[in-house]
Amino acid sequence: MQPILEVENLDIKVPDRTLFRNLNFAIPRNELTCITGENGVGKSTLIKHLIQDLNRNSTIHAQFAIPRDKVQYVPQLRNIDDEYPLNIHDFVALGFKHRILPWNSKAMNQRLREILDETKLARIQARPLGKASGGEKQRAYLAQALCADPQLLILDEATANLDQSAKHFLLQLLKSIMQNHDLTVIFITHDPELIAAYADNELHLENQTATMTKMKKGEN
Ligand SMILES: Nc1ncnc2c1ncn2[C@@H]1O[C@H](COP(=O)(O)OP(=O)(O)OP(=O)(O)O)[C@@H](O)[C@H]1O
Repeated sequence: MQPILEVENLDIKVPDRTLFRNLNFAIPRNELTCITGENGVGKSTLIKHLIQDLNRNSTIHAQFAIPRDKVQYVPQLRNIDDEYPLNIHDFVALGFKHRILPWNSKAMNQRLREILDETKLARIQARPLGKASGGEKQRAYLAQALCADPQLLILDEATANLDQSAKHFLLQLLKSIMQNHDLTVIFITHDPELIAAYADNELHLENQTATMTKMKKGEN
């Protein structure tokens, strides 16, 4: 199967240094690839660079096998405070980008119900997002991204502030959603336990370059 993303001979510079030189890697379709590397190596910058290129349609060094609107990025931090006014249901529904009417269509409501079920949010959908736990918030961000029907989902440190059980719950959900849909996941993480348990591949960034390792079968 053709990779969902192929990167060839890519250099990335920030004002005072070169982060990557001659990067080459391919992200396999319908698999979960973890991007790892020390703090500051350039994990988030690499992803932002690839998405910017895709937005500008200037993907000389990065070939995506899917259109821009099939890529969703879930960022690391969001300032959702206690008083955030939307409930989980309404927050997730904001993910429907192409609505023509100001209200949700029947088909959208049906899809929304499925997504809330898949992300185990159905029971708590009326809860204000500001009052939700870290794990519930993270599932709401995931659910909102799923409304766009992505084929590539990029999660930046989605489990960074979660406890053990919430981390595993989120990754198990992701894996089961991947099995039921045509979905590829890139997951930036520092967590070796999650990589060993759930990753199909690890893309390790070090010394301005990237090394791809296929994880052993049977570890997932
Ligand atoms: N626009 C910019 N101007 C200057 N420096 C930048 C810019 N963007 C990124 N950097 C620097 O590039 C390096 C890589 O940052 P990045 O956030 O991509 O690292 P990371 O691997 O995701 O780190 P972490 O694991 O801590 O999140 C950092 O040293 C950062 O300060």
